[in-house]
Amino acid sequence: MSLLTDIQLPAVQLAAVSKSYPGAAGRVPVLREVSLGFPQQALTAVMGPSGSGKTTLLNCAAGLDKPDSGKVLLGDTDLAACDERELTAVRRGRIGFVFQQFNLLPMLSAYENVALPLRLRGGRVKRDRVMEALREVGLEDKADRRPAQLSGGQQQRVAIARTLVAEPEIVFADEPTGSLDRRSGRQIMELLRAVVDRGGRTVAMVTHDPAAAACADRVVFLSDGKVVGRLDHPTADAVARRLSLWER
Ligand SMILES: Nc1ncnc2c1ncn2[C@@H]1O[C@H](COP(=O)(O)OP(=O)(O)OP(=O)(O)O)[C@@H](O)[C@H]1O
Repeated sequence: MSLLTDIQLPAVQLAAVSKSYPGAAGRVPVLREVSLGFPQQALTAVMGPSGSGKTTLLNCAAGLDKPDSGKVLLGDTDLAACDERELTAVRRGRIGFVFQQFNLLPMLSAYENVALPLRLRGGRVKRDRVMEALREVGLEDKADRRPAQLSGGQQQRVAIARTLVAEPEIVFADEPTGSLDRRSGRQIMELLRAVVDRGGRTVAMVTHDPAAAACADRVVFLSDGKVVGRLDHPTADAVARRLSLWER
């Protein structure tokens, strides 16, 4: 496990981030002045009850959604202040995103799916680089398969390779094990752990699963749009105990 200290620089830092959505009786606050850092070369899990704002938090941190106020610093770039063109460049070059439903293009092979971010950036796609990303997730022998010819766990591995190929500063994952059986889910968590420990990368993920959260270096608990707790070097039991406090 990577070493967490309070002085470790964050890959992404949120400062007083607020976000609301329109509701029947005016705007409904979803994030309330959230301040939080995702430390470099660490795996951070975000947990909390359904509707507490976890996905909204991840989307704001990844530049997929815009806060109403506050800052989202990726290095010294404030994503909250970027226009759409700048955000597109940041999302293509500096941030990776892994979704619960994998979001692979069904007509493309695993190789072509992984090559896509490099193609979108323009320039020549280096075959070695794509194969290296597939090797990192243990799928170099499945490069020619389409998503439908792969298991759910293998599809999620391809999705992770697709983020790694672009060498992002941080990988965000929203419920990466949420559509998988227990065994495949465990393998995906082992892979995300290796992405941090062997690859020296940074991962931030949302999960409902205490076993998945126990693979993280740090768990941040969200309730009603606010950070209400933090657990470093968590165990599944300690996470489940904390969650039960807020779900009573
Ligand atoms: N685009 C949107 N428009 C209106 N309301 C939204 C929108 N996105 C999210 N919300 C609302 O914001 C609140 C927080 O949603 P969010 O998806 O961030 O929660 P969550 O903690 O990830 O929930 P879950 O665990 O169920 O996925 C919910 O009440 C949701 O209905």
